[in-house]
Amino acid sequence: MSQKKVGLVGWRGMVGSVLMDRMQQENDFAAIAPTFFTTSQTGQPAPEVANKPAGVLEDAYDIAALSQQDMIITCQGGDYTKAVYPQLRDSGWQGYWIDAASALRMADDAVIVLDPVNRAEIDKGIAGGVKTFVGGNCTVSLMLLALGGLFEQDLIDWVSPMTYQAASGSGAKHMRELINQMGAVHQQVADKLNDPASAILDIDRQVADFIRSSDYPCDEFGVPLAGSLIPYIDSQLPSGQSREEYKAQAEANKIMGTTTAPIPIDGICVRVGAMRCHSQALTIKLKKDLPVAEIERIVADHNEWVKVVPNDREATMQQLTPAQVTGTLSIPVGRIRKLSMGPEYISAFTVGDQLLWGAAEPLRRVMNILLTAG
Ligand SMILES: NC(=O)C1=CN([C@@H]2O[C@H](COP(=O)(O)OP(=O)(O)OC[C@H]3O[C@@H](n4cnc5c(N)ncnc54)[C@H](OP(=O)(O)O)[C@@H]3O)[C@@H](O)[C@H]2O)C=CC1
Ligand SMILES: N[C@@H](CC(=O)OP(=O)(O)O)C(=O)O
Repeated sequence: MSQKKVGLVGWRGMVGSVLMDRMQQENDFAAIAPTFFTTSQTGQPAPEVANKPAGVLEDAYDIAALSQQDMIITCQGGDYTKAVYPQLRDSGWQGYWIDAASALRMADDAVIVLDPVNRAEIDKGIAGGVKTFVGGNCTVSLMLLALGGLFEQDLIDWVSPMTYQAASGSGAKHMRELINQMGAVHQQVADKLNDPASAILDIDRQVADFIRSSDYPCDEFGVPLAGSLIPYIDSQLPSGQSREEYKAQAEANKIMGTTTAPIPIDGICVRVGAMRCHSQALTIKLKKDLPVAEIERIVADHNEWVKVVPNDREATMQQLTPAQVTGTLSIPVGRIRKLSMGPEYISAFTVGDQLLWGAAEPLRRVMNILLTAG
């Protein structure tokens, strides 16, 4: 039987590169006939994968070339999706479209994919003829993987996630800028730092002056991140929420198939100086009073990536940090304890790599699900 033709768009960007790495690690390319597309390098050599003839890059705006594909996976971004997807569907193309961008997520004919949480929704979509599968927002996917057991058993009344989101969520240039900011701050006071006799308040004043000055490099973020934080992510909405905050409830309930009686999920999203792991402090109101040990068991049993970290200082400091989780598929959840508001109120803290489970991993997994669905 001939292999399915899969077109890859956006494969050399940051999300796309993480996707390519994972597909190579898992030998996904052995099962498909890939074609690589580009918006800027048509005709240049395509990457060689799984010892297949590489060929050349095709034009990602060529509707006829895209139409040859059984499936298209794009990490190119929302502008590309908005420009190409309607033309491709209008041309009569019936293939599967798998997308990292948010543009189509809330469309009625699209399923948001996170198969450890919503395999049943994905299967229902495939059986019902859905052809468009979109990865969820990173904070939403990471929260659902962390709390999947509690959601699955309908134990959650509401959740308030307060996020600590990494620079990578804004893109590659922002990650570079964060590092430049760190270096620039250090450079300002390097001499004084090397002098044990220098006064810390002098150092602090000099750092603060620099962070507020026009010499501080912040063209991408617009305001300082290193040495500061930014309590607003994405655009402003009339509700008072940022768009990132709006996505929590809207996308999570769509993913779980609970839109008719949505679970309230709302909090404040904050950009911090981490590189590529998003963290979230969660306040959860349970529907009933459960012992912490049982909550931990339910959380831990949900999927193979979630890992309960005991609410213990040393374990938390060693295991529940972006530094520890970065570059892995692990979803640690810790700081689970009862809050003083009452026995149904619990806290939790979770960390996840926003480029892996937050972006690339759900895409390659749904590709494989669709390949086996025929
Ligand atoms: N960053 C994130 O956290 C997340 C992003 N997404 C979605 O994915 C989209 C893409 O994000 P991201 O991967 O961060 O975007 P990038 O800016 O890293 O890549 C986007 C495209 O830029 C082009 N490009 C131009 N110059 C270069 C270069 N020097 N190196 C690599 N690529 C280059 C490539 O297209 P070409 O080869 O055609 O020139 C590439 O596919 C976003 O717009 C968003 O919709 C989704 C979830 C998370
Ligand atoms: N907005 C996310 C990253 C992202 O790309 O989200 P979305 O896929 O929902 O646009 C962040 O800044 O951390």
